[in-house]
Amino acid sequence: MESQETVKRPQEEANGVPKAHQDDSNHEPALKRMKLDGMSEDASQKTPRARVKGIAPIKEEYLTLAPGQVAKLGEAEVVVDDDDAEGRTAPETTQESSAKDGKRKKQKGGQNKERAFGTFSDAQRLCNSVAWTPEFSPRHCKFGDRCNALHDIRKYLKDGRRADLTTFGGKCPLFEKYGKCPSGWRCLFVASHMDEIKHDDGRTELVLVGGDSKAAAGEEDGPGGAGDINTGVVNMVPIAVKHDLSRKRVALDKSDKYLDWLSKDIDLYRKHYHRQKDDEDESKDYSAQYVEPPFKPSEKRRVYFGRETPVLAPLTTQGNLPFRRLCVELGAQVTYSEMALGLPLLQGQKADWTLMRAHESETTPPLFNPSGPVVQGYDNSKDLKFGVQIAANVPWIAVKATETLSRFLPHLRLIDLNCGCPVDMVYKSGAGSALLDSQSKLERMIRGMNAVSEEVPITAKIRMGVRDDKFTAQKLIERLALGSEDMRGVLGAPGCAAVTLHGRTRQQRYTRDADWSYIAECAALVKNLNEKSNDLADTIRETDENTLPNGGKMYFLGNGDCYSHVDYFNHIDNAKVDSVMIGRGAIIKPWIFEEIEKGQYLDKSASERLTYVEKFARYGMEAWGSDELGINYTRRFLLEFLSFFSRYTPIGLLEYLPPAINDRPPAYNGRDDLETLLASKNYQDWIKISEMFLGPAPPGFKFQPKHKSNSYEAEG
Ligand SMILES: Cc1cc2nc3c(=O)[nH]c(=O)nc-3n(C[C@H](O)[C@H](O)[C@H](O)COP(=O)(O)O)c2cc1C
Repeated sequence: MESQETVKRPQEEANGVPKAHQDDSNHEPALKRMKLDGMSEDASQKTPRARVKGIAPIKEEYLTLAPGQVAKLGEAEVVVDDDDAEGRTAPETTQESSAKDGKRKKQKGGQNKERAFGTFSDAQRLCNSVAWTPEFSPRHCKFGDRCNALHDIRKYLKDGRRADLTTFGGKCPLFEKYGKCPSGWRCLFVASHMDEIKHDDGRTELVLVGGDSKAAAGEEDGPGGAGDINTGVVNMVPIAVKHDLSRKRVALDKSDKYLDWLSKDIDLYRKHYHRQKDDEDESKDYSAQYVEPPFKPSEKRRVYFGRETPVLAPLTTQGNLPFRRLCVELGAQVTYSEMALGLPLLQGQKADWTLMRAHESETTPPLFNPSGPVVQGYDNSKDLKFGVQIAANVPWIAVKATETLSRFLPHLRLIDLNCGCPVDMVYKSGAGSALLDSQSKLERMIRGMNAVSEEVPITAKIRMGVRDDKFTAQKLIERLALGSEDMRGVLGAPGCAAVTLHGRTRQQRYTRDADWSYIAECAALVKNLNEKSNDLADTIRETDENTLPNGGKMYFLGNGDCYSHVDYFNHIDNAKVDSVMIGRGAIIKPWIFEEIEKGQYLDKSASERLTYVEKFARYGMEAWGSDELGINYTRRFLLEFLSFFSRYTPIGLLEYLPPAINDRPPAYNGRDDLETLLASKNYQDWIKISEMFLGPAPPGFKFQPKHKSNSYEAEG
């Protein structure tokens, strides 16, 4: 059982730095060590108020309500429904566009059909044929006279769009950084990178400074399109590939062969299984009749997870590219894409392929302490941070999506199968957490994915079980490590390189703490299984050593409620997981990774926190563009981010440590106005914060937080 005394533990090693090399002051217990702004001697000597579970212990001087009222709030049921937030409900983009018949039609992107964000496009569309060219040198417009977009740049600048923004001093952040702007004339800072030149014949021409910034118009337009300027986005899959996928023109030979074999094998196994029930002597029948799969899995690149590699969780909507880039900058060593659905990937759908993009900072190797535990064959220089996650409900989708991903994505650490998503839409289809109750199917998925993924390792993310009264993770972990008893003898292990366990069931909501003692039990089990798997390896090594990942080691990560370096190292040292995956903690305080790296609490000032908001805005524009669409796409995801970021209670205001992720603060005032503003639960304040960097939200812009955050949320 894991120690609960997180604060009293001696200082842990920060990222593999031996204790002896750390600052002496770090040996103090965290509570003593921390210097908190505003914590006067007097305040620290007062008799502390009793700690109430679920309520952040804000110092009295910051509370905005009388103590009696605070007590009332303390009793209130504060429910933050993060299960809803976890859902695959990428916000819907509504983009008005002119159709060929001249009528305006709505184009929908993303998955969410419940939340609308209004429209945010220019009043009049500028044709692509002139969007990046000098005024007098338009490209050929393939629609000719039928094109109803504007071709007159002056008219567009005057009437077709909003006036330039004045944020960032009116200077285009992309142009400032790259000397070109991928949004061309549509950029909402275009005045900072355009010029009017006078020709000898007296005519004046509008030109973009930095030249024609888009090489091939039509490629990768819209959010995510960055033209020919390298803004550090990788894994951009050409439109032609998506098109071919949508027309079923991409041959997936490996998958086809494997699936053909699999269907025969399933038949065989079924017969064996039913016979075995009545006849003990037939129990070896499966291995006797078993036919080898058409090919063996290729040798995999080895992965590594350790105490120096804190992991950012896959986070639908929240875990977008700009956010991950921020986290990597703050010390995240491993990142995951948002969950993509297998079938839309196979159908070449743009929204799901867009989720597979990464920032170049995610393609660098994670930290690795060579003097730590030896990992056979691990080559850190070939490793990278970014992995993708998919959901699938049947083996053929999982297998084919895996083959497609490993073929078309050049930057891929691993492919993770989601076996934990609790959301109805996913669960009822038989994917996500439904797989926890279909272990045989899940095993076949992992085997198949491993068979077709070439060098890319396959991993799984699971929960403790579906229902609160039945934890199934232990059985499943055994199966993922070794395979079912029948299959392991003939097929070897399924080849799962790592398992992440979120210490909750599907049924459980986020209000109850993650069960780290169960995670610790599973970690002990994995350790045993790894030893067993090595024995198994000896027996099958000659025939099929590729089935075993990492030379026989399946990594095990714990996940749930990690909110500081203290939690992080406590779980590594006491639950004995290889690493800890961090979800909400990273959205609420992205500098949790910096805390882990430095091994200390960081009391970030409001202005420092605002720099993270600014970075998000900049990274958003770099990923999605600085035109009307890109800016408001950025705004939407910034607001999603702020819906969690605003939950941070500055530790300098707390009477006790450690802070707990599930604690909610009573109403309080920050140490300055900005700190108060950043803590606002009113989404209109979040819009105001977005406007500091992205300018005024357009008139049609709407934002609904994904979940009702709590009972004392301000009305909009
Ligand atoms: C907003 C949100 C989105 C999530 N999206 C995913 C997802 O796409 N795939 C997944 O496996 N888990 C997803 N999760 C679950 C997290 O990865 C993680 O397992 C869970 O939040 C528990 O970790 P935490 O307590 O550190 O937040 C999501 C959770 C949240 C709050």
